[in-house]
Amino acid sequence: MSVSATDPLDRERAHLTASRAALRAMREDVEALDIKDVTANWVNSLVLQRQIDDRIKALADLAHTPLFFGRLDYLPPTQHGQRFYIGRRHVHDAAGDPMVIDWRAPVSQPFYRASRKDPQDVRLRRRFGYTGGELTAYEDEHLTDPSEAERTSKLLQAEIERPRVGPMRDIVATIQPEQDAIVRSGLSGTVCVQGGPGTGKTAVGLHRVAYLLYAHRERLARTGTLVIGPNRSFLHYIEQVLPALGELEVQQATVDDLVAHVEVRGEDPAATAVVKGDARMAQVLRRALRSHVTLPTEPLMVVRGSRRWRVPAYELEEIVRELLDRDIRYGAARDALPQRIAHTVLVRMEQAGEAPDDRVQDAVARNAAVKAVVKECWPQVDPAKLVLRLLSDADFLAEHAAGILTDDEQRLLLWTKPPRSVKSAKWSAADAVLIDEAKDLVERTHSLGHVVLDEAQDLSPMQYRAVGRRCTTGSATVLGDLAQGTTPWATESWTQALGHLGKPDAAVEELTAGFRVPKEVIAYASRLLPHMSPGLAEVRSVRENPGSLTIRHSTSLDEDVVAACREALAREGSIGLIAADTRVAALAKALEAAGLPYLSPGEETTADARLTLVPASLAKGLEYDYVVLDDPSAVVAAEPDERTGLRRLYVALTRAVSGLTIVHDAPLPEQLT
Ligand SMILES: Nc1ncnc2c1ncn2[C@@H]1O[C@H](COP(=O)(O)OP(=O)(O)OP(=O)(O)O)[C@@H](O)[C@H]1O
Repeated sequence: MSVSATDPLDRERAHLTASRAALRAMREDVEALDIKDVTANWVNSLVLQRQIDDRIKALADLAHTPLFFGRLDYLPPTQHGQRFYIGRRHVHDAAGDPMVIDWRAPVSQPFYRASRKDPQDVRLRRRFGYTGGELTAYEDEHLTDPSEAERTSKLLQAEIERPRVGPMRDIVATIQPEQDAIVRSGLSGTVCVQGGPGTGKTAVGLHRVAYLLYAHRERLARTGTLVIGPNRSFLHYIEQVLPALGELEVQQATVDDLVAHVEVRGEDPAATAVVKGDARMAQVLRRALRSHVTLPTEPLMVVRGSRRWRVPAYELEEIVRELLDRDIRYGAARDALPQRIAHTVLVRMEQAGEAPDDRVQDAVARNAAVKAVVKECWPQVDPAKLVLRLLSDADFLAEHAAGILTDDEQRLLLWTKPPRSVKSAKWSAADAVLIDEAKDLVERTHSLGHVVLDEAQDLSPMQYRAVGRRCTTGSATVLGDLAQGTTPWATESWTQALGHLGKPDAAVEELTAGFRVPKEVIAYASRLLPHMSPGLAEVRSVRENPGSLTIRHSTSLDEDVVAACREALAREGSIGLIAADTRVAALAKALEAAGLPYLSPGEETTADARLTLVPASLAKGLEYDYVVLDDPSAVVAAEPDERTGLRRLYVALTRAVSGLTIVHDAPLPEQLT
């Protein structure tokens, strides 16, 4: 290829080639590091070698991930009129001068935020288009040129319309200003994002983690970061995004994973789960736990050598009361009690003219008589056993739930056949959360530096508390859509949810532009909004592709659904066949009979396997180019109440990027017509 000095595209390509060479040189420098002389200690050298290996990995040049996607030319007075190429990572040349700037660096910010109204000292913003790793196009905005008209970016449109195959990908090249404001908000504050389907909440949450790791690398490396999603298949779908941004250390989990102290084998009826998930349960647990503390009634006698030291009961009582009044964990108070008692003994020794030191106090604290008092007054409590007793022993529950839970609520909690032991109990997911709460009452849960909580609307108050205690000293990004709440305990307001999370002062932001669902489809789905979440605004689709919405009445449902899948397979991209969970088995059979291979959610779509059979209960957070929706009324009917059913349907209707085909034999829910 001959490089002409005047063709801008050629010059940009030359910069790409030079940047790639610079990246290669950076990698070679690291590869050439010889650590033999740096450290003789083999543990240190292992650690160092691992860091070096990670660094080499991070410096890999991925053929299909463009090294830079944008360029900013500043006006002369700022940044010395410099030009910056914006990319996923920092690249510098041999002299240390930047070839590509990390998208998270402060000088990159105007790439996302500058506008004609507020050019932020930027003269030119250039976006690059790539085809299979080749730089093939660019698009300019002269932000300070009044004669240039505002127009929507074709590259942005192309990016949004690009067919979806495989797992979720990053959006660094096209983060929108209102999204960027959330991505770059500070580490100290918790942010809550309300946004309709496809407004980019998940994308924004993941990019915020990447941003925070860049801006506060050391602190977060120490304290840790965690992304919480609704289920395994969702986590699988999003797991590539952060590694693609160079961040390999972020943990992922479901709320169930966080509280997996017992094996969950049982399921609660909805009404029971609602009570178990209610924040009042925290009060019941606290009371029940503290009821194990009893006030001493006997004096303590400590024998040391030839001397006996007596502490009267009223003094022991005072110590116990004082610990009860202090707001410390049950276990911490239990650990402190022997030392407090020993201290009282020490004071007596001093009064008698002895000069005991710290070692004497420790010895007294370990004295059998002192231990006996502790065992008697402040016994060890096993959190799971505590919950087991509350759920099996009506009197114990009544004693601690009095004035907190009604009689009916207490009845809902009690097991009809109490299990014999923690091991044999058929614990439910909500029980595991109760045990987690009890565990935290005994011993403080470790707090991370930052937690992203996705699909947050579905959590119960007790689950919010479980997440909240994992970021007490850190912050959180809470993402959700109240209209997509499909649990019986789904939150009705973010203020309440944030209160339970322990972050009542968090800012609530709203995203309204939709990047997934075509206009016609979102308009159709939004017909449900007034019936299930009145007051929530319809998403404004930014997609120019009108998409397609097809509704077919069928007299032989399975056959017509299979036919619709076949039609979708004739096009490019992924296909999701979404159906009520109860319909999945029949449809699986129909697909097999028709010789159409299909995947389950969480299995990766590839160019050869593009059809996924999705139970409606797992559709949340996922997306497909084409969606075939089987019998909407069955999706509604599968839920315990109509509102939840309509919300489940709303989720299913909003998964499509390019087209939605609805096939039904039963009449459509009236709210849609
Ligand atoms: N700024 C953007 N540029 C390009 N694509 C974007 C942008 N923002 C979001 N998207 C894309 O839109 C789709 C929807 O994003 P995402 O899944 O984050 O939305 P969501 O709000 O979490 O949706 P849901 O409520 O359905 O879970 C994804 O494919 C995402 O990559």
